[in-house]
Amino acid sequence: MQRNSIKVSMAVVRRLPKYYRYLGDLIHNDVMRISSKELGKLMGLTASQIRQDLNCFGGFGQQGYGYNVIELQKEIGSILGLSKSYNCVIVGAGNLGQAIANYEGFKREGFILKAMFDVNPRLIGNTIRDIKILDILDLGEYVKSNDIQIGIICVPKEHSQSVADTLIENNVKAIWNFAPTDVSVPDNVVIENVAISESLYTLTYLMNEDSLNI
Ligand SMILES: NC(=O)c1ccc[n+]([C@@H]2O[C@H](COP(=O)([O-])OP(=O)(O)OC[C@H]3O[C@@H](n4cnc5c(N)ncnc54)[C@H](O)[C@@H]3O)[C@@H](O)[C@H]2O)c1
Repeated sequence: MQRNSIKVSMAVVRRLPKYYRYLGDLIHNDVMRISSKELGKLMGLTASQIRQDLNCFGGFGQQGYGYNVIELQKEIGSILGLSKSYNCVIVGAGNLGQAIANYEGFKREGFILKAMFDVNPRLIGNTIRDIKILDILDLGEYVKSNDIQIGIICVPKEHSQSVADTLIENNVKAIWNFAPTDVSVPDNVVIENVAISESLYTLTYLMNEDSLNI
């Protein structure tokens, strides 16, 4: 595979995880080869959109033969950085932090949760599965000395920026932020703000769209 030198648009980047998931389902169902037309039908995209997207990375199919599903999923996984593993911490060991820690799938996918952090003395010292909840005061030192690459923020929004700042000061380069506020980060740090409520509000808009007078 030869990647094109132009910067890939965020719209394409945002579709890659979806390709990865659909191809995984096809593998699960023993489908070995698929045309861009068939894949497009499954994913709600046009065949030409699929070819355009994959061409950003040099293209993978052979005209007339379609895509080798296993190879394509492997390549997309590698483009997504899923062939590596990542050390992570969760900050905020409340409802959401614990739910994420309890999801075993992340470990299988290479996201290694090393520790959780909280301010609540009743939580500090507990474990969620085998993950220890540590004192927030130890966050900076811990991430610096344990090669933590991803910080997962699950604290109330008032505290998310200060948590992010501590992570960044101690060399964390990627933040997955669940607090409902946009956290600012310097250019050398990447962030994904996960707006669960916004997705829910989109759903309610769609439910009520017909009754809008616009
Ligand atoms: N639970 C959900 O389904 C959900 C959905 C969408 C968004 N969120 C957002 O995720 C965040 C967490 O939600 P939750 O439901 O888990 O809340 P929660 O109150 O159950 O947990 C928050 C935890 O953060 C800890 N905390 C507070 N300040 C801290 C700090 N400075 N450093 C370290 N820990 C600190 C608290 O002690 C608590 O244990 C919130 O910002 C919330 O708005 C949650």
